[in-house]
Parts: sequence; structure tokens; C-alpha cells
Amino acid sequence: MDIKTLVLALALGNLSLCAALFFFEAGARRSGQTARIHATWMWAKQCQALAWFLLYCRGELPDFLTIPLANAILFAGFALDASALWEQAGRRVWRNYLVPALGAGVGVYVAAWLLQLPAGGRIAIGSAVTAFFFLAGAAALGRGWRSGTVLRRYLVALMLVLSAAVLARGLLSLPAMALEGLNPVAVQSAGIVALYLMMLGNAFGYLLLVREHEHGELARLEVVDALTDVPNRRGFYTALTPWIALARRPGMPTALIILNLDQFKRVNDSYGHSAGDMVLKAMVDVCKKQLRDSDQMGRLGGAEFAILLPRTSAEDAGMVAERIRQAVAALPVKAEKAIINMTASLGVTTIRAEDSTVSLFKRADEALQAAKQAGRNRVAEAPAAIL
Ligand SMILES: Nc1nc2c(ncn2[C@@H]2O[C@H](COP(=O)(O)OP(=O)(O)OP(=O)(O)O)[C@@H](O)[C@H]2O)c(=O)[nH]1
Repeated sequence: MDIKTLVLALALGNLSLCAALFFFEAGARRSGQTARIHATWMWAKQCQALAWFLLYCRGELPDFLTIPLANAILFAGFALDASALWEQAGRRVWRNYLVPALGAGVGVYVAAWLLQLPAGGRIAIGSAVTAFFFLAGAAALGRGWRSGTVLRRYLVALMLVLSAAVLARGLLSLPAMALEGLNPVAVQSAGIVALYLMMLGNAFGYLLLVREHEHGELARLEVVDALTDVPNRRGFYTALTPWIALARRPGMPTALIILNLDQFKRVNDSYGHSAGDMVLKAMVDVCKKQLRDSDQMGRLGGAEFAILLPRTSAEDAGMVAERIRQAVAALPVKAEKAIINMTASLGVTTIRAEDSTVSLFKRADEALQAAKQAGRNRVAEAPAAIL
């Protein structure tokens, strides 16, 4: 295959990836950070498609368009590719390094063109810049190598090999490095094939990270409450299970508090659902400040939360619950249109040897209902076990 056809294949390949991503995006209706990463990747592909088309027109358009401008756009496309991979890996800060690196790469390349360096020198500079951005992308994909899938490792290895191939192409383009018997056209063709494979490797790498991120998020949301970021009922029950088993052994008990915000429905009705959400989040923050690191808070649903206090007696748990009650009552929540004062009722118990999850929550809930019936904004303790 001649070099011009390969360059055209790269332009069309990037264009078709752009179209594929556009439809992938249109169906998914992503938001926030994910949408931003997709946009970065789309820009990367558009830059690369444009640059390859300009390079394809070499000889038909003025040189300043098909040499410095085309290569500057191409480097920008590679930098954006690496940037999307780093953002997807959760490290936005990498943009701060990639942007200056792009500026330096473009600067050196344009200077080489202005100084009329031989084509081999320019190719070597271009290959070094390209390999740098490929390696940066491979590094993003290689994060979490040990726990990564085999496919991810394969892609990292592929990207490393291809980066080395691109670098080798650049070195072999230097007149001083030219090996005897090596066909320069074959070297250039091999370099462009490496770039083609890198285009595919990058695309698969990116889609793989998106898929892994989305799977991780789905798995997280099975056990974590999306609004307050504490374990949901399922996550909390999972955390509770070993403590129920441990309660059958003698030793310090484990306590359970159930907290319910008082007349929370009124907050929603008076100030709107989003104000209610703000109250729930603020309430979790307030409670967490009163707890130890080893304590565990979860959202059972609505305005009801559970708090597990390992190695805590009923008396101490009662004190913690009272501290939480006072903290909630003392903290007005600033919502968009109002300052909302809340109170909470709390039921306290300790896990008994014979307890199941059902009997434990039944007892804590009865204590909570007693606190509600006694007038709310108070703590009630379940009766002690009859020995
Ligand atoms: N803003 C918001 N409200 C929620 C959410 N989940 C449930 N709710 C509302 O929370 C309210 C729960 O009210 P309850 O706990 O049953 O009753 P209450 O009004 O707090 O009254 P008492 O518990 O008797 O003091 C209902 O109005 C639900 O619609 C949520 O995620 N966000």
C-alpha cells in the first residue's frame, strides 16, 4: 500500500470513529463529567481526521497548511486522546501537563520547519512528540495494572509496542541513523501502519475505560445511596451481618441507632424536593461529625437512617444518640429560599445473642416509634434484655 492511501485510511478511520462516538453519545444521554470526556474524545478524533486530510492533500495545498499546520493539529488530536484517557481514569490534573507538552511539541516542530530542517529531522521530531502522547495515554490505561483486566493489559502492551515503533520510525528517518539496505518508504509505511493500529488501540482503550467506569458505578449504587453517599439499606445490612454473628460471643456489645427526621414531609411540601434533599445531605454530615471512624451510617430509605456502633454499650450509644439529636436540632440548613430547622427522633438498642436482622430492627424501630409518640425530637432506648 502506498503512503498516501494509508494517510487517507487514517483520515477516514478517524472520521468513522467520530461518527460512531456521536451515535454512542446520542443514545446514552450522558451528563456532567462523562459528557465532558466524550466531548474531549470527539475533539481528538475531529482534529486527527482534519490533520490527516490536510496531510493527504500534500502537494496540492500550500506547504504551510500541509506541514506545520497539519502536524500541529495532529499533535493536538493526540494530546486530546491522552487527555480523555486521563480524565476517564479520574486524573484531570494531567491536563496541566499535557497542554504545555503540546505547546512545546508544536513549537519545536514549527521551528524546525521555519529553519528548513531536512524532512528526516522533522519526522523525527514529529514521531517523538507523537510517541510522548501515546505513552501518556498508555500510562492512563495502565493505572491499576494489577487489578486490571487481561484486555486492558493487552491494550497497554499494544500501545507501548506501537509507541516504540513510532519512535523507531522517527529515529530511522534521521540521515545519520539510516541503516544500509533499509527502504525509507518501507520505514514510513510501517510508521503509518503503527499510527493506524494506535488509532484503534486508543479507541478500544477509551471505550473499555468507559465500560469499566459505568460497571463500577452500577456496582457501587447497588450498595450506596446516590444522594447521601452512605450505604443504602442493602449495603448497611451487609456491614451489619458480621456484628450480629459476633454478638453471640461474650464481650462488648454492638449498638444500633435508628434515626428519623421529624415531619420531614413538611420540608418537601413547603420548600420543595431539592430543599428536602439538601436537608438529608446536611443531616448525614452532621451525624458523621458525631461518630467514630469505626461507626457506620446507612440510609434505610426516605428520612430514615441507621447507625451501627461497634463495641458500644447501650448507655454509651444513648449518649451518642443524644449528641446527634442536639447537633441536628442546632444546625439550620441553608436551602435556596429558606433556612430550615430540623429535629430528629432516635431509637437505640444493642445487638443480642439471639437477634436476627428482623428482630434487631423491630426492637430499634419500636424505640423510635416510642420517641415519636412521646413528642419527637428525643431519644428512646429499647428495654434491656431479660437475662
Ligand atoms: N427530598 C426527599 N424526600 C424524600 C426522599 N425519600 C423520601 N422522601 C420523603 O420523605 C418523607 C418521609 O416522611 P415520613 O418519615 O414518613 O414522615 P415525616 O413527615 O418525617 O413524619 P414523622 O416521621 O412522623 O415525623 C416523605 O414525604 C417522602 O416523600 C428523598 O430522597 N428526598
